[in-house]
Amino acid sequence: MSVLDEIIEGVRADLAERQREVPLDALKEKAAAAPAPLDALAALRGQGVSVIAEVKRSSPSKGALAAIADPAALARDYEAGGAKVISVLTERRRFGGSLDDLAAVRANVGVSVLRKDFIVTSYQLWEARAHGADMALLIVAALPQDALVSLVERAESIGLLPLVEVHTEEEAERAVEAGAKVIGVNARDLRTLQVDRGVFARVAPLIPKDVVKVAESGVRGPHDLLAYASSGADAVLVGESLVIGKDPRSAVADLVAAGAHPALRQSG
Ligand SMILES: O=P(O)(O)OC[C@@H](O)[C@@H](O)c1c[nH]c2ccccc12
Repeated sequence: MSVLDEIIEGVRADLAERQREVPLDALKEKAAAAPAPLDALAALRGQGVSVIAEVKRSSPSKGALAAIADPAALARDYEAGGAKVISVLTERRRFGGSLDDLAAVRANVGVSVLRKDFIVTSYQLWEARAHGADMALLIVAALPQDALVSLVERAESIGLLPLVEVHTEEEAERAVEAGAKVIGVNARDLRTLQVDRGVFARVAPLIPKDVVKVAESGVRGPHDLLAYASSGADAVLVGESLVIGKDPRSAVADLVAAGAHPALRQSG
């Protein structure tokens, strides 16, 4: 069994428990009362390379990364540094996240918020919206094509912008086929946890020009952002290097500054 399969098994068990506690109708009512979704697509399409900064306590590859006692305070630092979207890991078993983290971040920032989890049913999309998310991650490797297509449609109908994650050329074709407006290319293979920063440059050419391209994982600093930018990234998604650093606000600000004029910086 791959790491991805193992994670999804745990996600399904936790999900079954939540579904017993909160019926779908109650969740839909909560979603209706949530603040209206922000236009994350416009934010990501803004000038330069956008930074998506992630609230991430642990990872299956590294274990504990940072305690993060106050995820809302970290998210405020990210926003102050210029992040366009805050990603909040809500998976509990391997990443140490929760829907409470998502709600706390939503209540404390004015930028778009992404629910980062292993979404396999529309119930999780309603949960995302009910806790104030504007975006939700859909991982192609975790979903058969018919499920991917229906979750993309359902997310949009709920007011969530899906970030559709791929790791291979074939998955990129499936994401495009499913109508994704934002596609993330994860440098990390979720089946082996290996990071290969070269994946973005290989996969990005298969993604149409009008689709927002996000380079995910492995960004250690401005140098990696610029490398991704030169391969066509419109945004980068950064977790580990921000949560382990001393000053997340200035780390984000450094990335944002590097992404502000990528063309200039590449030639200079
Ligand atoms: O911590 P990093 O290497 O900066 O990576 C962030 C993000 O890309 C990573 O957390 C991630 C990308 N896709 C995922 C899917 C599920 C869980 C986590 C992820």
